[in-house]
Formats: sequence, C-alpha cells, structure tokens
Amino acid sequence: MNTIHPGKVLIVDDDADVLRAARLLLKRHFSQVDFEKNPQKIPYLVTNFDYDVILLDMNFTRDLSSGKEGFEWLDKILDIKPDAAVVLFTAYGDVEMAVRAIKAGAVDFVLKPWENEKLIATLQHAIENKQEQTQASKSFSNKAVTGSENPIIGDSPAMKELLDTAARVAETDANILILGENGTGKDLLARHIHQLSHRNGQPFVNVDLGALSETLFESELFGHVKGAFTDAREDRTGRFEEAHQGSIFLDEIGNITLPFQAKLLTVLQNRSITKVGSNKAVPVDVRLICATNRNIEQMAAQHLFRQDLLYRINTIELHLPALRERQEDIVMLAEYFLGIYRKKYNRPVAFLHDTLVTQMEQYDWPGNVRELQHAIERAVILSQGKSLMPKDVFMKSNNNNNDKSMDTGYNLEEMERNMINQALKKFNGNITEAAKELGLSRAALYRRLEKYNI
Ligand SMILES: Nc1ncnc2c1ncn2[C@@H]1O[C@H](COP(=O)(O)OP(=O)(O)OP(=O)(O)O)[C@@H](O)[C@H]1O
Repeated sequence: MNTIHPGKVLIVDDDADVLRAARLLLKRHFSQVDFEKNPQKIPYLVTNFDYDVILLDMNFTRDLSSGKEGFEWLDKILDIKPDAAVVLFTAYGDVEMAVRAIKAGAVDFVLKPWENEKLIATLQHAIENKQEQTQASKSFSNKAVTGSENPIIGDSPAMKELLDTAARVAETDANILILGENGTGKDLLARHIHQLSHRNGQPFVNVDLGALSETLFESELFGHVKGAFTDAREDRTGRFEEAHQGSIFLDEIGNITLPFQAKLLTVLQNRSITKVGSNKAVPVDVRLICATNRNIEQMAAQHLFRQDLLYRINTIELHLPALRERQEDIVMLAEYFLGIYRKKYNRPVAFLHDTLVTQMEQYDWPGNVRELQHAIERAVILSQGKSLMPKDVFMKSNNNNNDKSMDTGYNLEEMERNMINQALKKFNGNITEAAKELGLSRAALYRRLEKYNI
C-alpha cells in the first residue's frame, strides 16, 4: 500500500502526456496534486494557493532547448513567493541548466524521463524542508535576534593572528583598512568586526564604491534634498546617515576619483555630511571600515590616491592573505562549504576524496575563497556518490587555467566566458578593472562569474 504524504503539489508542464503520467503517479503519494498545462496561469495559482512544492517544466515548447522560459517562470514564482519550493523538471542532458536554476533559487531538479521513486523522494524532501523552514522562521521571528553572522573559517597561523588583531581593534572606534585580493573575505571580515564592536546593535551599511557611477556618488553617500536635481523628487537619506551610530563599510575605496576622495576626506574630518542641494551640515557618528584589493600605498606614491585620506582611513591595516598563502585552511573551508551545500541541496555527498584534497592543496585558487566556494557548490549539486572527486571540483577550474583563445567557433556563451577569463587574467583577477574593460558593472560581472562558474 502507498503512503500518502501530507503536502500540496503543483505540476506545470505543457506536455499533456507528461502531465497525465506525473499526476497519476503523484496522486497516489501526496494529499493534493494540482496540475496546469498553461504556464501563463502560474502567477494566479501561486498567488492564490499555498503549494508546498511546485514541479516546473524547464522546456516549454516556445523555447525548447535553452530553458529561458523556465528561468523566467522560476523568477516570477520567486518574486511572488520568495520562499516557494520549486523543483525543476528537465530533459536529459540539461544538467548544466539545472545547476544554474538551482543557483537561481530552485530547490532541486529531476531529469526526464524520471524514475518514480526518485521523483517522489525529491518532492517529499522539498516539502519537508519547506515545512521545517516555515517552522524555523516562525520561531525565529518570535526572538529578537540581531545579526545572523556567517562564521569566518580558518585555522592557519596567518588567519589566527589576523582574527586576533581584528578582535582587539573591533572594540575601539579606530578606522580600519582591510587589504586583500578579490574573494579573500574582506566583506566578511568587516561584518565580523562590526559584530564584535559595541555598535553591533546598530546598522552595518555596506557601500560598493566600485559600483557607484560618478553621478550617483554624492547622492548615494550623503543623500539629497527634494529638487536638488531633475530626478530628485523626494528627500533621500544617504548611506552615511543610515549608518549613524553603526558602522559603514566602504568597499573598493581604491577606485574613487580624486575629486570624490576630497569630498570623502571632508566628511571624515568634519564628522558631518551635507546633502546634495542643501547647505546644512548633519553630524554623523560612524565607525569607518574600508577595503580594497589594490596596492593603495603605491597609488598614493603615484598621486592616484590622496595621502591625507589614506592616513585617515588606515589607522589600523588588516591584510587578508590569499588562499594559496594559507594552504592549511583549504580543506577546512572546503568541508565547511560541503556541509552547507549538501544540506541546502539535499545531497548524500559527505566526504572529500583524498585525491581531491591533494589537488585542492596544490591548486593556487586565483579567485580565493569565492572560487573554492563556487567550485564546491557546483560539485555538490552534480555529485552522485558519497565523496567528491577531483573531476567534480576541477572540471571547470582547470579550463580557467588554460590559455584557451577564441577558437571555439561562434558559441556566444563560450565566447563570453573566454573574454571574461582573458580580462581577469589581464588584470590579475581585479574584478573592477576587468568589469571596466568588458563594459560591465561589477554586479553584472559577478553574475556572469556565477553563471560560468569562473
Ligand atoms: N574565511 C572564510 N570563511 C568562510 N567563508 C568565507 C571566508 N572567506 C570568504 N568567505 C566567503 O567567500 C565569499 C567571498 O568573500 P567576500 O565577499 O567577503 O570577499 P571579498 O574579499 O570582499 O571579495 P571582493 O574583493 O571580490 O569584493 C563569500 O561568500 C564569503 O562568505
């Protein structure tokens, strides 16, 4: 006899045969199974019914191969219900696409043609997770928890010393400059310092200066008054004011132009901001933490960065070592990410194979912890057995190291991937410079790095 699991399932697939077969199977296992052939009905259904899991086809007929329409529907569902559990239904050979979709917010995927037991188990898992999360968020909202911090993993002498210093200086209000390559954890360290400081009940405001256009710079940081310029229809509070009594983290400080450096210096000297269009100074009390991946001393020596501003921001300098300089941390980090992603994606994988450990320690991780994190995430999603092997983790990373030029024909995605790799190589992994060269914003480049698992 079949067990009927409590759970409301919605299946959306425009193939009538698939729909019929899936419905017949699932009705024997779940308490409610709705089905829909027309994806246009998705918004109505998702808004009006509370499904525990949605089984969504990725390959609607309008766009059979790329899954683009499936991605659009996935986005729409998550816009309407950010905590919806969506399992993708996708044709054989689409594993790459399914991986991307999981990164985009789906909870799992099932390949067509499906194995009955696998399909039921996947949906059952998704339902249980969703119900657990709903429970957890209910009890979470009853407690006044401030700041759910991600831990900083690392046991190497270099990291121990750094974390020790960070803990000591966190208690003071000294300005801190964090130096380190892309992906070494500068943002994470800045949050950590804020959490350890007496300001931890107050806001932590993160500003990516590298992503701010010149026109936005002042209004974003200092705010503006209504009518200050054509688009200023309302008063706007700037990021400094938002951070009042808390900490402000200015990332990519090495990327601002000399005139803006002068404006920032004035604010730091006066401890007050003046909104665009106003002449009234507003006092602000913030703890300043800055970061850059550039050689800022050298920039100052070349008069590209103001020496007086540098003196203001680097009362304490913390240097985050590159991952290749703290080999001892690689396995610990890999195991940490393995634990996170096996849980997130419900995978049975639990170990790093010995051969993988050796290769990971030998590899030089130009993208640092971020690269390691993405490599493990992807490997976990694709994993089949209990342990991760070198081929799972290094499948793409190895390609990155090859100096593959544009000899791959006219596959647009492949060309884009190659161009990104070349730009990163040219600027030694500096995201801001590479983004500039490619004509992309930093955020857009990050999205592509994620997409191509670079
Ligand atoms: N020591 C660590 N322990 C756990 N996770 C880490 C550690 N270092 C970095 N990470 C993770 O790696 C990713 C990149 O880290 P983060 O964004 O802090 O780097 P960054 O140096 O600020 O990068 P960028 O210069 O490109 O902005 C994040 O997901 C972060 O949580």
